[in-house]
Amino acid sequence: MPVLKNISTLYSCSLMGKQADIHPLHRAALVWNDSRIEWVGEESDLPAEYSSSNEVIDAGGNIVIPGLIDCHTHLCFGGWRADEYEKRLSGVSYLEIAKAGGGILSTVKETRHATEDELYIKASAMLDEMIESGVTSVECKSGYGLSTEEELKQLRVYRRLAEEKSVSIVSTFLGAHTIPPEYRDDRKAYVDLLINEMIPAVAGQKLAAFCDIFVEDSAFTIPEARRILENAKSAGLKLKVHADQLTTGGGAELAADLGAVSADHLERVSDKGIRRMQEADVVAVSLPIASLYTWQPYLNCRRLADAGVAVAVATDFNPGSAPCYDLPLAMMLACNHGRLTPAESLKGATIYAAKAIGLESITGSLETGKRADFNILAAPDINHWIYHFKRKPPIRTFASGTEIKRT
Ligand SMILES: N=CN[C@@H](CCC(=O)O)C(=O)O
Ligand SMILES: [Zn+2]
Repeated sequence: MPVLKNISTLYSCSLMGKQADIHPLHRAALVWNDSRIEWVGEESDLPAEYSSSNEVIDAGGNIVIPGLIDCHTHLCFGGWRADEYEKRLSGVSYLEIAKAGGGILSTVKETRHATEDELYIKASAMLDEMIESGVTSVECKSGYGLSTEEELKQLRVYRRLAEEKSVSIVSTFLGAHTIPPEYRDDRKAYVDLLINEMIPAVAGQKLAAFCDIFVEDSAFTIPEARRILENAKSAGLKLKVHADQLTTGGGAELAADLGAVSADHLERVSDKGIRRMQEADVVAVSLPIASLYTWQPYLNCRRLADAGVAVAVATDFNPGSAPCYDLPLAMMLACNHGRLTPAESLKGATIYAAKAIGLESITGSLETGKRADFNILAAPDINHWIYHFKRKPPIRTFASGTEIKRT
């Protein structure tokens, strides 16, 4: 049985306690059997049966954290949108570009043109780069197909990634990302298509665990979202909402009403929305890289954490508002702009991120019975790791007990 020794501090990050409680264990050891954690504690307490193991790994006096979890990405898409980046830099807003038929719709065009194999090759290469920064689980949304067959095509790419990669993939159906051009003059017909054809197909083929929706001026209204999400829930999908990103639209309240697992973005969430999320135990997913690229206000994570809402941190990787999959960068921005502490940000990218994608009983913390997903980091402590921000991939990364990366 492998035994990891000589860990200066292991942050176990259990779900217990507040956002700031990451449960550090000093001079720790970690034992795992196959893919599961068998024992974790102070090295001086290591039971004799493990200390005689002939598979001892030396952590070199470094720190150990759970595998990072990117709980909000739009990983599979055709093309890029660097031209829009330039337009936004010259003063045209994200919403103006979207209303003029660019934005999400320009990626829809490119994604429809791409073959499933082309999409797979591109997404697979980007996923490999995400793994470089210590990520061991990734949530992946569709939403650039916007027809039954094109949405299924994206979700099949994720199924193939789940089968072929060493990290976990959780898929989310986001057919309700925006109204496709062919339904511009008949929104109701697209909502009907989502309900009568797309959701049953996705749920029937078990291609997604979650259904998400973009509630926004340029996308779906609250009544449309309620209808779509209620149907998705009846079909057995768990729920997520892109809420209150560009305008205060009641998305957080809707997420709470419907028992959604998470509400994401929330830059313009109301006090009532925060209260309702706390009461309904909805995870808030903070996406500061989207604010960095769109010059929208950052989510004040502090406000939510102080109100007792679990705040997860993710990249929102997509070709428009967040063309960057650097989760440690998102963690640093959640501190510098969202006012989380480094410990809180770590909890946001581990166990709370796991909770945001329904994996909290499987991964996200280093506890007996959990999957052995972890990183060895060269830093004196987690505070220093986030504060001294630089490209610093983990020394070693393990997913399900197997080493997947070593620098
Ligand atoms: N807000 C909606 N969806 C994405 C943006 C997608 C895109 O611009 O292509 C987001 O989470 O930011
Ligand atoms: Zn998103």
